Amino acid sequence: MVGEIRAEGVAKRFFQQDETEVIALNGINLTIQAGEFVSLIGPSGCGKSTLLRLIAGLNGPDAGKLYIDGDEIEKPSYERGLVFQNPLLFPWLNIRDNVSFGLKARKIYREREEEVDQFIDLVGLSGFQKSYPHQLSGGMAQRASLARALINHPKVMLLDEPLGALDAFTRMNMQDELIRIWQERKMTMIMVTHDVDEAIYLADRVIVMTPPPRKDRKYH
Ligand SMILES: Nc1ncnc2c1ncn2[C@@H]1O[C@H](COP(=O)(O)OP(=O)(O)OP(=O)(O)O)[C@@H](O)[C@H]1O
Repeated sequence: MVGEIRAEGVAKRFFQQDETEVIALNGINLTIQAGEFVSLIGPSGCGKSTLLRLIAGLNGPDAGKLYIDGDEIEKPSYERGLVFQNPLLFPWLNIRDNVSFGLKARKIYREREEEVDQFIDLVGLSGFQKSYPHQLSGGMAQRASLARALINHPKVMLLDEPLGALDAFTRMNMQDELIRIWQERKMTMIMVTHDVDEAIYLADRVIVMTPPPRKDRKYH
């Protein structure tokens, strides 16, 4: 199985507009096994999204290194699918075109065209291929963004509060969908959530992050 994530001494800081330094991550060491479902929880501002963005390759660390299957993460890749709290669908494209977008961008749509409907089916959106994002409920739109990431056969799915904006009933359904997809596709799942029950219900392992000390300006 592939999709092992390793962080070695990862640090990240930001500067606010008043030039105050914020240490978002301070020397994170972490291994997430291939195929593991891990939840990241912790107080607001402790660096959960920052860590996810570093694994995604959207930002680089200021110190330390991140690896996927032993290769250093240097930029975003389709092998690391990203889903945010608010589904980022193209409003001018229907669901089928949104889901197939990655394949077209990578010029592999022809070989993999039949998979588009399979993935739409996998997330329970059969029959909505021709619908536009504004015609879908929040839960359905989130399913569509899951399909859009999954169609790239990611080794790792990075989920940043993906169910945070959904009502309790839809959220419970989607939790079970996530487990089903994870079991079926056998990939690594790393999910940020504020909901401790959700973290425990979904994950093999819950990682609790604590904020780096604010007064400690020493940076390493
Ligand atoms: N682009 C940025 N510019 C400046 N500061 C940032 C930036 N991104 C994150 N930070 C700061 O880094 C710290 C960690 O932010 P991050 O979003 O990773 O936390 P989080 O644990 O995901 O929080 P939440 O649970 O509220 O989403 C926060 O203090 C935040 O203000």
